[in-house]
Amino acid sequence: MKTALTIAGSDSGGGAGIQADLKAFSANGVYGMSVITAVTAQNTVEVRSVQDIDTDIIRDQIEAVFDDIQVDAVKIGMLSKPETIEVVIEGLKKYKPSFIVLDPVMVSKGGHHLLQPEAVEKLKELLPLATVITPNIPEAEVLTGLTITNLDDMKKACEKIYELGVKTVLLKGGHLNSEPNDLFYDGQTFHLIEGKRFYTKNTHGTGCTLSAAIAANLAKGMSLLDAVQKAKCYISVAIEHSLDLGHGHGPTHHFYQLYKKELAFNE
Ligand SMILES: Nc1ncnc2c1ncn2[C@@H]1O[C@H](COP(=O)(O)OP(=O)(O)O)[C@@H](O)[C@H]1O
Ligand SMILES: Cc1ncc(COP(=O)(O)O)c(N)n1
Repeated sequence: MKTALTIAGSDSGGGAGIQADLKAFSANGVYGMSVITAVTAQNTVEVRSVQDIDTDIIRDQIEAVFDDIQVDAVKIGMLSKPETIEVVIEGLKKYKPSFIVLDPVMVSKGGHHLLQPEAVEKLKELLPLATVITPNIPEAEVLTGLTITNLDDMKKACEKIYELGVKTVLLKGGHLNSEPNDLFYDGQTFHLIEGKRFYTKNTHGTGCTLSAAIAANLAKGMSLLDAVQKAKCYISVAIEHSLDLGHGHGPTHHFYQLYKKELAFNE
């Protein structure tokens, strides 16, 4: 069986972070593993508190997994602070996984900083190691200093993020008022990954889910563009059937039966 590793924060509410990633890995037919960078006390409404995991334990988790088990793809989410980013960079340089999907998580839907603002410069050092980076609109604005309100702006932002040394960019359009179309850029060609908006408040963990599904698809051997397109299909169905749990933004629905007609699980 193919495998995927998530390096991210834990969400006690189960909708985002490590929990969303492991659910998305399972639903997409790969064996999931985790390196926990931070523990958040979180639900659908708010992040109440965060404890960063000691960097020694993060290093140990990375080494324990890679020293023993084949890792076919890595997904990176919440990294919290510069020291955490540094230890993750060290681990990735040591073990050189074939595919790295970097979701540059910065702020929760409720407005809590999941990446210290002063860690953004350090995060940029991670970019050249990534196969693909998947910022949302606010994250792309932080990375580029641009204001993004339409497709033209998205193109400019993709180009600017590409110039930071990343191999490919998937800029997610979910935060714009238009249809949730994402833009994929490989330094030469733009591909519009079209979506249809579902009018629901239950969008907790959408970015985590999308990036984890991309990692799962890469682990299964899909080409990058195919992996992105199939993951977009997955997140769309997961949002369409999202769960009205809790009092805030409910989670996406990771349910194998919903996708099996649309996605290949044979690997
Ligand atoms: N209401 C929605 N209906 C359909 N797709 C959506 C909706 N909101 C976001 N998406 C899609 O979900 C994925 C995650 O995007 P986004 O919510 O922008 O990320 P993040 O969780 O990082 O803020 C993207 O493919 C985006 O286009
Ligand atoms: C631990 C953790 N990681 C990531 C997110 C971002 O969630 P979203 O995918 O909704 O932007 C989160 N809220 N909590």
